[in-house]
Amino acid sequence: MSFPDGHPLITGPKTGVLLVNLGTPDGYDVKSMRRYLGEFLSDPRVIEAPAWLWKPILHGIILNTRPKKSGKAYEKIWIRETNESPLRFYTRKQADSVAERFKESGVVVDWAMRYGTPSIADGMAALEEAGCRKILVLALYPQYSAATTASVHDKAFDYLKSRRWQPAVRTIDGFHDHPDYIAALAGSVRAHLRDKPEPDMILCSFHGLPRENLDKGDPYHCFCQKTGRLLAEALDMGPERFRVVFQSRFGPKEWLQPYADKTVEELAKSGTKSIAMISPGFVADCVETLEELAIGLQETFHENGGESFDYIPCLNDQPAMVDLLEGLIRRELGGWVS
Ligand SMILES: C=CC1=C(C)c2cc3[nH]c(cc4nc(cc5[nH]c(cc1n2)c(C)c5CCC(=O)O)C(CCC(=O)O)=C4C)c(C)c3C=C
Ligand SMILES: [Fe+2]
Ligand SMILES: [Fe+2]
Repeated sequence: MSFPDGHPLITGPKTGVLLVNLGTPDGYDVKSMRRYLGEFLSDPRVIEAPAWLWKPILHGIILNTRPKKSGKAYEKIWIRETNESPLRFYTRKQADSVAERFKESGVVVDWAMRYGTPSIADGMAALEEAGCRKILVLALYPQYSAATTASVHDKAFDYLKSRRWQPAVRTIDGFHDHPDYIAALAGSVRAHLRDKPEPDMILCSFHGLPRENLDKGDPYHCFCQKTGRLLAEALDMGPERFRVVFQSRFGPKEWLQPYADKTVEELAKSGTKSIAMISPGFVADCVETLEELAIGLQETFHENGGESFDYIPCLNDQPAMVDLLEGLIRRELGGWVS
């Protein structure tokens, strides 16, 4: 087909999928950490305080102290071979595996990060350049929250604001109770604990959120509880052996309770000898799971008298995770792709 000179490019009507996770620094040096944390913590979906109050705290205190401290945490879990964080490593692997499943149907699959690189705008632009006129944005958070899922969607729609000829866009608001997700988690727990003595307690740890977000109507807390309940049922475990906790508190305010660190300490002090920890809110291992749980809380448990601590990895690029993503995408592309 030929167009008159200067005519905008008219591309083929393909369908694209953009997998998006939270984001991660490009390096664990202070400069990269500051850039990443600066972008992350300037998002009003993450910090809901008024800008006049928050900006001086962020630029005057947090960005002068946290980059160094958090950089040390990232350094412990950095993947040297590919020089990237685990979150980026596993997100790319997930996208590659999902792309393989859609090769036949011509669906283009790419990935992006809400903060840092590759950006959502670059990911959307790449899909458009590949000829996609229909795009599914899949935020990789099983439990919807405004701080995560809505923020991804905001950013995708910000990109659309810059487009004269916008593609059609769909989003997906979570999958906290999807049967394949629960089955994948249960399978992962069973596989990890096979051939090991049964732990006294399984702690199911979700990233926290300020308590006031729940009071304002954010459903995240309820979705975490539901995932926890369904997983406990799938494992046939009662509350005496399975508990939901919340990790990664940030700032001085109250966050969702019970806190993971306090619970681990109390369990160890009151005689629990073995625990296994799973973190179903993260579909890919990251600093919050590998450093905070697998290293930090393991130390807390042992320091307080616990004996055996087992960290169960995230679903990452396990086949069950790829199956789950493929199924979600096929469902959400209904009417777009046969
Ligand atoms: C899975 C859901 C997540 C929710 C909900 C969430 C809320 C939330 N997070 C912060 C502050 C920080 N989070 C940080 C890291 C981080 N957070 C998530 C996911 C959720 N956050 C992930 C997957 C990661 C890891 C990224 C990686 O590169 O591995 C960090 C950075 C690390 C650190 O400095 O501790 C901060 C800061 C807030 C304030 C918040 C809710 C309002
Ligand atoms: Fe976070
Ligand atoms: Fe953390």
